[in-house]
Amino acid sequence: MAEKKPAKFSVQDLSLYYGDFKALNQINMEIPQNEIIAFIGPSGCGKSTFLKTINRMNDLIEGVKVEGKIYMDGTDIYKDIDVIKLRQKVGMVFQQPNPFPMSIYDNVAYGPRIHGIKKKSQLDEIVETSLKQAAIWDEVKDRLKKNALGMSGGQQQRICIARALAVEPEVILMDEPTSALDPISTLKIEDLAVELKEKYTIIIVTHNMQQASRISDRTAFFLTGDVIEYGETEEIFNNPVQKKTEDYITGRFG
Ligand SMILES: Nc1ncnc2c1ncn2[C@@H]1O[C@H](COP(=O)(O)OP(=O)(O)OP(=O)(O)O)[C@@H](O)[C@H]1O
Repeated sequence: MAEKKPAKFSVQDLSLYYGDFKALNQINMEIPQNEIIAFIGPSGCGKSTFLKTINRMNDLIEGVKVEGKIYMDGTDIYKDIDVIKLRQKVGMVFQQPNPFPMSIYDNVAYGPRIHGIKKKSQLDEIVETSLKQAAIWDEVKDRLKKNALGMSGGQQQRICIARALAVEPEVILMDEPTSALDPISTLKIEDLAVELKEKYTIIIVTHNMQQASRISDRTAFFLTGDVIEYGETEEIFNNPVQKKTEDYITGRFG
C-alpha cells in the first residue's frame, strides 16, 4: 500500500451538463497531493470535461451547468476562490503544444509579467528556474530570444510546461500531453512528470495504457460520464475490481 498523502482535491457528487446533456455523473474522488493521477477511458467518456472542471475552464463554455463540489485544500473552488487565483494555482498543458508566437523567454515570462513582475533580474531567474524544472534549459539556454515556434514539438511541449510552472502553480493538469509527440519526447515528458510530482500534484488524461501504468500513482477509469473504478494504479492494472475496467485495460472493450 502506498503511503496515504493529504488530499489536494476532494470531489463530491460532481455532475456537469452541456445544456441538457449530462457529461459527468455524480463523481466522487479524493486526489492526494504530490501524486500523479491518470484518467483513462474511451473517447467521449468525460475525462477532459472532468479535468477542466478542476480549473474551471468549463466556465468559458456557454450552457454548462456544474452541480456538486470540488474542494481544493478545503476551499470550495466554485464558491470561495477567485477564478484567476485558481488558474494560477492549477496550471494546464494541452494535447497540442501551444507556445505563443514569441521568444522562448517571453513565453515563460508571460505569466509572471501578467502577475506584475517587471524587474529583469527577477524575470531572468524565473525563466531559468522554470526551464530547468521543465528539463529544457540546456537545449534552449543559448537561444532564449529565438521564437518558440521554431523548436521541435517535444521541445515546445516542455516550453509550455515551463510556462505553466513560471507562475508557481501547485497543480498541473495535462490533457494528453504526449499524444502529438514521438516516443523519445514522450519518455522525456513522462520522466519530467515523475520528477515534478515531488513538488506538484499532476493529473494527466491519457489514452496510452503503458503511460498510465508507468508513471501514475492512481488511475481513474471513466465510462460515459461515470468513474467506474478509481484506485492505486498497480491494483487497477493488475487486479481490477470491475469487469469493465479489466476489459478496457486488456483491450477487450467493445
Ligand atoms: N463544449 C461541449 N459542448 C457540448 N458537448 C460537449 C462539449 N465538450 C464535450 N462534450 C461532450 O461531452 C462528452 C465528454 O467529452 P470529453 O471531451 O470530456 O471526453 P473525453 O473522454 O475527454 O474524450 P477524448 O478521449 O476523445 O478526448 C462527449 O459526449 C462530448 O461530445
